[in-house]
Amino acid sequence: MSYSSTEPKGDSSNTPILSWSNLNYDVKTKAGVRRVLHDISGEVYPGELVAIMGSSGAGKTTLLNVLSGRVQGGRLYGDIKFNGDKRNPHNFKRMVAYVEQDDLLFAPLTVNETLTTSAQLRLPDTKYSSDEKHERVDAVMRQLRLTHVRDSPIGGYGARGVSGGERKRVSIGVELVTDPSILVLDEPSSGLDSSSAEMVVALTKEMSRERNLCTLMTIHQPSTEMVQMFDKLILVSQGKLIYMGPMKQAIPYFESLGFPSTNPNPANFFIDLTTIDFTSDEAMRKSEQHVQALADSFVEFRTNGGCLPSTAVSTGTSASASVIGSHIASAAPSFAKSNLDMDITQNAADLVLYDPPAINSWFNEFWVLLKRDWALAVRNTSMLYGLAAMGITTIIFLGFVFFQLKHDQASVQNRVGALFMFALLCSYPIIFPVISLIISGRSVLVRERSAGMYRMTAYFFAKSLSFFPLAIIPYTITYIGVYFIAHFQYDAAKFFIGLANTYVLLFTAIGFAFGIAMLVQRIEVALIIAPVTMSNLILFAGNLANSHAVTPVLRWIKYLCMYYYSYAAFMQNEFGGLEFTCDEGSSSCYRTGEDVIEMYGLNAQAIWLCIVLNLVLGIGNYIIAYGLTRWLAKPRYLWI
Ligand SMILES: Nc1ncnc2c1ncn2[C@@H]1O[C@H](COP(=O)(O)OP(=O)(O)OP(=O)(O)O)[C@@H](O)[C@H]1O
Repeated sequence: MSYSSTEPKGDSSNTPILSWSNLNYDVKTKAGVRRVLHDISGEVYPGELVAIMGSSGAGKTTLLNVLSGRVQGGRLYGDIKFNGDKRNPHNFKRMVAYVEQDDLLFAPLTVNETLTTSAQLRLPDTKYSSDEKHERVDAVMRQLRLTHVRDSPIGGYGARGVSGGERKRVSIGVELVTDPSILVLDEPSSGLDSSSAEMVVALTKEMSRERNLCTLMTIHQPSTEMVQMFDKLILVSQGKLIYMGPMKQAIPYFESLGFPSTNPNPANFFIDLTTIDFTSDEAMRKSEQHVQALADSFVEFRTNGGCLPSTAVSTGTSASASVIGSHIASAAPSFAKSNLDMDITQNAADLVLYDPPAINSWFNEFWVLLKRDWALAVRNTSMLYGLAAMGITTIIFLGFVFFQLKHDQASVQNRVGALFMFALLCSYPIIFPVISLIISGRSVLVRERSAGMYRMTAYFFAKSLSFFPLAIIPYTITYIGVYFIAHFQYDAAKFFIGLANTYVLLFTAIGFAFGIAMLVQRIEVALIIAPVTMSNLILFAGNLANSHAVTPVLRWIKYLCMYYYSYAAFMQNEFGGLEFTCDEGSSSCYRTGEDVIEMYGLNAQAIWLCIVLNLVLGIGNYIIAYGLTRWLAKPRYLWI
């Protein structure tokens, strides 16, 4: 396979696409405030492929995140310009494509579906017809050599799918279906074998050239071949800038400082030169001094307009020094002394809640997301089998344990038990899969929100709606099976009221699941919180504890309990109008269904009111879940 390797179309005499000066970034740690970036300045141009290198903990990812507007806490100072002007969050975010280290994609979707969804959401309908969007996806697939796997699922998390390198290229493609000016990749080679990693770098270089796109990436231990692909190197250590300039000139620069390369792989040489030695206090002190000296040398070097600092030159020749100097000085014209002396406190970052203007109509976003969510739900075959198993076992056990209920006193207890169990089974088997589906898609939601791909209301309505067919189909079948096998009252009105009550309970339960998933965010914690909350709510349903007899301090909880309303409605519906036989000489006997309802304290609200109040409770659950989604899954970035 061959890749193009032309020179960048951009020219260093043009305005840099991105320039930054005096970036300082502080974070709070237990030991106090820690500075993780120190006075970093630099710039990049269209068409350039830039590597950010350094040892582990050097500050590569932090620098990348600061440049792309993605740090979420701490204090950030300095100045960043996009196309020579102050960045505006709205247009900058749309022009920067950020590919995260982890491939945050949906495993069941195919490569084509993943890219098409991105194109449909991110390309404006006013400018692109549906066919043009598909053509664009095809072009991206061709450029990223993905055409042969277009119909393969993404896979991952134990599911079979495309290879790691292909998955990484899909992550890049998701961002490139639009026309960004800057492509940012965090460790794109991590977890890939060397040839896949090389292909990713080669293809990003090719795209940078073709689209005049500036690509910045952090990279760990690239091979010698990969190092040679980069146009520019930004080398950091301990949050300080050690070198920024043409990759080809990095080795001569260090040689002229007195550090000849002893390693055949330049990347290893750069890392060895700048790694902090933690083996002893003395070794650490010395290596920190060494890194500080290198950082000082580079500051002096660029302040002098690219002349090597007198103190640092030990083995370099003046000829090589002047050559390097001219390259770096021309690549960094804004490294002026006045910039370095700027009062950094003048330019501190604001925390910006980023809500970009919408690209397409609400309905378009909703429809694309609904189709995707529906595909995700129906391809989750283990969940579908689980719900089918729930239906079959419920029909068998509830139907036949309470088989053909009669009108004796024993049938009272059986009806009470059957209805209570059915109310519980309408929630447990649907709440847990919904929680797991929402939490597993949360990282994709945050990624897509960071890119401003859609409105939150469109996401929320589509996601919520996608669960209903999954719940309604198996529960309708289960309800019919149990109803006729157990022989609840054969009355059309009662049958449909019970079915409506079931649907409302499912609606409320799904809203509850959505809220828990967004509040807790971690599956293992949600699987503790949800059953504990549900079990405690069940105490107020009116079956285990008499509804009138609950201690007054806690009695109000029943009004927030979906089980209370649905159970009261089921009980009134089934027992209303029934008459029971009493055994001869029995002292306690229910003669009518109304006696049973009164005994359980479930007659406070009429059936219709129970169903309406449960619906209102469900709407409340969705409103809370929506608020939590907006608030807790919202990326807030420090912005300068
Ligand atoms: N929010 C934060 N709170 C505390 N420390 C932080 C924070 N952000 C970054 N750091 C620290 O800053 C240093 C640089 O982190 P960063 O993730 O940028 O390093 P890196 O070069 O990308 O490392 P690696 O290659 O191991 O991912 C690390 O020591 C890290 O612990």
